[in-house]
Amino acid sequence: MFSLTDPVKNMRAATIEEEHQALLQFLYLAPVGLAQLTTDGEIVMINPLSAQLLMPLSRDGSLNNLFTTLETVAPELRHLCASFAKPYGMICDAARLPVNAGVPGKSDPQILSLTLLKLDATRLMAVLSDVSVQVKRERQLQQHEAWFNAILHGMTDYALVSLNGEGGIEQWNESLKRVTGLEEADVADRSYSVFFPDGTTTKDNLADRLHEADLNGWSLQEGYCRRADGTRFWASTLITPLRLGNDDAAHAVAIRKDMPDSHSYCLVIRDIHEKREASESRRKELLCDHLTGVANRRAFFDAAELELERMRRSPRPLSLVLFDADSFKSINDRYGHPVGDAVLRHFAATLQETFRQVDVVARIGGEEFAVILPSTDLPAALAASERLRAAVEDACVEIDGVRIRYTVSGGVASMDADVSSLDELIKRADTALYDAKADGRNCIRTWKAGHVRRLKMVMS
Ligand SMILES: Nc1nc2c(ncn2[C@@H]2O[C@H](COP(=O)(O)OP(=O)(O)OP(=O)(O)O)[C@@H](O)[C@H]2O)c(=O)[nH]1
Repeated sequence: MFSLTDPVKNMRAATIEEEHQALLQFLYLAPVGLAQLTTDGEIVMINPLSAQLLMPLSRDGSLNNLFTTLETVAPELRHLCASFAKPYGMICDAARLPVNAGVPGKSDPQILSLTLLKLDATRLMAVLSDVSVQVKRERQLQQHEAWFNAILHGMTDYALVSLNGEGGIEQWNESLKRVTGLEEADVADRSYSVFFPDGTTTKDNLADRLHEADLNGWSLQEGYCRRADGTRFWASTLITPLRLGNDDAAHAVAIRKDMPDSHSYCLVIRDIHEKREASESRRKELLCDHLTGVANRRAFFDAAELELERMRRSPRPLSLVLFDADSFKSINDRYGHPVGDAVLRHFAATLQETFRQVDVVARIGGEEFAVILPSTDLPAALAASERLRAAVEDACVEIDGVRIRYTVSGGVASMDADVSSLDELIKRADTALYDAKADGRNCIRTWKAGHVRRLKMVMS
């Protein structure tokens, strides 16, 4: 009521009126359902969202009393309020009320959340919201967790490891110890390289597998894995990216726009030495040279193309060395073909001993071998090739009581911006090998611009 005589009173009354209007507007627009009640549940004031949420529960289409409206889903509510002795406070906090059970395959159950506050001796405030989506998500998470736990602990032959985006080990199941013998202290916060014997992986090579898992959905390899005691076993290792489901991804993006992408992987290690024995002969037949046991031409070209592809995707050095036994014809002529074969086997074994396991040693011609050296630049490839040459020179091969010494020559080339294909890289290494032969044999030469020479059997 405005007073004609007291302007201060008038101003205060206007302010109160404005605040009242603002409060009503807030109640009207609030993104949660709000209702003011008497302690008997009579609804004194209700905002539109509350009315919308409660209407499906009303039997006669009216919303006069909250306790009556919620009788079917929360029959204890009236008693709960009546027995709340404190002068004010929270009567119930986010109680979940099942509005309807949904239709399997058609609609989800609808769940309301109700918080009831006692404001004073005569007034209650109800806060209502629809939490159906949140409840659904929670249930999905629980199901996923149960499913994951069943896999994690039920599969005793499979070591399961979760990796972060850089290949760091984050979690593992109990089977890891059974399969590898490795304990927490051996793996926690380490790179997943700990699962492989020394020399069988490089930093690039480990990153490649993660990239390939992203590109193809998985990366599967068979090869040696390492046990805690240093012994090795033949295993299959499967890496798959762990992706959030579409709904979850959208949700995660919506709430965590500021966070970097939390990329992770699952690594599954399985001891398959028995399977390996069964498939070994077939694998050898397809990919190994029958005389020396190293990779054959087909395996060489496959491996070289793969390395080139990896290098193009994520640039890093790559070298190739071609080796050729010197004057091998004279060994054959002097000691006979079988002795020549034994020398070739010795040559192959020395190559495998000298180079790393990530390097691919292949026999690509009669007495000619190739080695692919991933993540290796020209000086490092030259140094390794020189070690090989010296090892052969120093060795004395004894075959059927005959002691034979022999030497080898090598040509080294590395990928650079001017080399666009595997053929060109091979041509360069072959030119360098020719230089080594021309320089008197038993030496290693690197490719130099301007040298052009033979295109022997490697290209055929
Ligand atoms: N024992 C044996 N000899 C082989 C095999 N494949 C190729 N050869 C021989 O290797 C010899 C290669 O001779 P050349 O190409 O003339 O070369 P080289 O005598 O090694 O002379 P440089 O390469 O110039 O040092 C030939 O006598 C082939 O018969 C094989 O599988 N076993």
